[in-house]
Amino acid sequence: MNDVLIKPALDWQDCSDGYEDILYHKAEGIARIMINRPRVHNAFRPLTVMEMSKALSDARYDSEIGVIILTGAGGKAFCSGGDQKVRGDSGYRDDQGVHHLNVLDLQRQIRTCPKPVVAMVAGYAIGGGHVLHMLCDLTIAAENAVFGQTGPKVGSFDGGYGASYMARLVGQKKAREIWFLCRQYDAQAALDMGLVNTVVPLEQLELETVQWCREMLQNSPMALRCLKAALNADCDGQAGLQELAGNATMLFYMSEEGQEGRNAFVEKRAPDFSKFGRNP
Ligand SMILES: CC(C)(COP(=O)(O)OP(=O)(O)OC[C@H]1O[C@@H](n2cnc3c(N)ncnc32)[C@H](O)[C@@H]1OP(=O)(O)O)[C@@H](O)C(=O)NCCC(=O)NCCSC(=O)c1cc(O)c2ccccc2c1O
Repeated sequence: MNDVLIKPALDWQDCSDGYEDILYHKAEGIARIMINRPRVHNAFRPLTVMEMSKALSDARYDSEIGVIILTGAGGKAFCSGGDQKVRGDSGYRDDQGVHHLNVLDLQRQIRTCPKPVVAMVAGYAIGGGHVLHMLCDLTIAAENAVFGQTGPKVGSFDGGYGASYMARLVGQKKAREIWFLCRQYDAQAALDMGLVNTVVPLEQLELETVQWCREMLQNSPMALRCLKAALNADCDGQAGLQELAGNATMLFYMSEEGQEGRNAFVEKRAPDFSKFGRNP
């Protein structure tokens, strides 16, 4: 099964220059960020996370890009979480010996990115890699995908989104089972419990993912942006409200009524809001 090749869906433009741990591609309004450490099942070290963050920021600010895919190289793993071989006594060691848990910042970045982020999962999505796919807006899984947490086995836990958002997705009982027992779940089980959106044969994985991306690209970017913020706000407390309200402010800035306030200040006159109705 794992010798099956994932068929490429697009003629990707290579934007990987300057990156060591990831491959970064763009095509037809879609950016694809791929962890490229297949020897360790795409475990992330601090550099990997920094590079993913840089590429995600690039994709966010690229006005040609409407949807972002996160994935792992090789077809055998999406991501196996933090690289245990560089785990120090207070986090994951970078080349300077500084310890990080910087994947938490990346989780927030995925969450607050105003464009849909899609996890394309082949093989293992385990530990911190499992949390990353959960934080993506959608997950397209291959039939060989395997999901699970390992924290309590390896002396770790993610009590942030990793616990609370998982419970939102699969319910409290199932989330406790996943964390307390550290079992592995196949793609069908993940689909049944609402962890993923669809399951497809491995060779079809990118074709299917790109099809979902294309469908989203047909829809209003502003509507998708506001819906993502609204769905986040339901779970993210004041940070979620800030994100949602930021979109309301942006829309207001784009209106004639909002611009009248700015223009009046710049032109040193009293604002005239009289022509703007008070909608019921
Ligand atoms: C994923 C597996 C179940 C696959 O098992 P399999 O038997 O198929 O493959 P191998 O075990 O032989 O793996 C092949 C090769 O890859 C290396 N490898 C795999 N995963 C990792 C990893 N995470 N780190 C380093 N290396 C890895 C493995 O050693 C083999 O290489 P050799 O040279 O040794 O042959 C299985 O591999 C597995 O269980 N992997 C570990 C999964 C895991 O425990 N991940 C870490 C969980 S904790 C975490 O991710 C985490 C990170 C954070 O940054 C956090 C921050 C804040 C809060 C919480 C965090 C957190 O929990």
